[in-house]
Amino acid sequence: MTSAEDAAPAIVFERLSVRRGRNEILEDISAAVPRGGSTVLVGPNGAGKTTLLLCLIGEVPYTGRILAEGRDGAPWPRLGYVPQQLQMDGGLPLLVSEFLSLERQRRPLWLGLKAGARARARRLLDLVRAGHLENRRMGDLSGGELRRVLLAAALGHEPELLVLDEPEAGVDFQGERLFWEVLDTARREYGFTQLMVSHNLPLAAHYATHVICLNKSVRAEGPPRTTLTAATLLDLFGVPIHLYPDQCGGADPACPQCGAWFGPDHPPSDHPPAQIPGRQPEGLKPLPCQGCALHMPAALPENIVRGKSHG
Ligand SMILES: Nc1ncnc2c1ncn2[C@@H]1O[C@H](COP(=O)(O)OP(=O)(O)OP(=O)(O)O)[C@@H](O)[C@H]1O
Repeated sequence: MTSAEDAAPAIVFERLSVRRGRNEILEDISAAVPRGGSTVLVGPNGAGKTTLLLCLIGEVPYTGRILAEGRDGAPWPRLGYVPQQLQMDGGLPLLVSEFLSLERQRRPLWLGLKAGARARARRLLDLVRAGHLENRRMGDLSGGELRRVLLAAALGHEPELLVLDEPEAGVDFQGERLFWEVLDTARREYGFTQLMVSHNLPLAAHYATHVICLNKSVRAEGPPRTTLTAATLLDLFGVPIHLYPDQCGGADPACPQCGAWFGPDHPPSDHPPAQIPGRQPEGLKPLPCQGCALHMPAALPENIVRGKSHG
């Protein structure tokens, strides 16, 4: 068990169901979101992940209960929300710093931002390593830049619970990796609880402290290493996915995902032996890891971490 697993729950879903007409979207969901942890919600398209988040933020009616701290009457955590999409008029003449100050600015924006508001916006942008975006127009931002700004806006609420719906979708791999890194650093620094939907299984395996596997009902829940197993992922997605090479065995003959043991006909002879822990099934040869959660490089290059990758 990780320390996040040991933590008291920030949120508990208790026998939650959602029905739209004849369509049962979520069935009898019981799951916990550990306080201070990074919980990632994974599952195929249409599994009900967004719907569960919308229940949590009060946008979709449900039966069952959602309990703060897992008990009746506990105070509801201050919420930050990063949506899956934000429809924005590309021609809107609104600067990033102004967008981040909208809620607090009482005087008209055309009079300019007060020094305090500008400093706050800069602080928030620095937090998501996007200080260089301060004077850019919202409508000019790339998808990855916009998502960083939305994260800055959510962090501006000083959330106790930060809810994110595929915030890194459509961002290139480096940008996505950076997004998770920024989020992880902010969570550790400010101690909020994070609940995020993501389709990036290797990054979820790398950064999550807790995982909920969802496909209408909860299929598995727990720390990523014991939850994102090949068997669970096969059940969820209908295809074999191996995130942890040492969990692949002779029963899983071909795993291009992590370079697990291949059948005798498959491995090209010029591959060097793999550094994969675990037992090598008799008659099968190892292949090197081709990029799994465990083999992800530990650090991002400095220029990317500092937010210079987008010019
Ligand atoms: N307002 C609605 N009325 C009827 N059905 C809906 C409504 N909203 C969502 N659904 C259905 O509920 C199911 C779950 O949708 P949801 O958006 O929660 O899935 P998801 O897991 O977030 O999917 P994705 O990974 O594609 O974003 C889908 O089949 C969807 O069509």
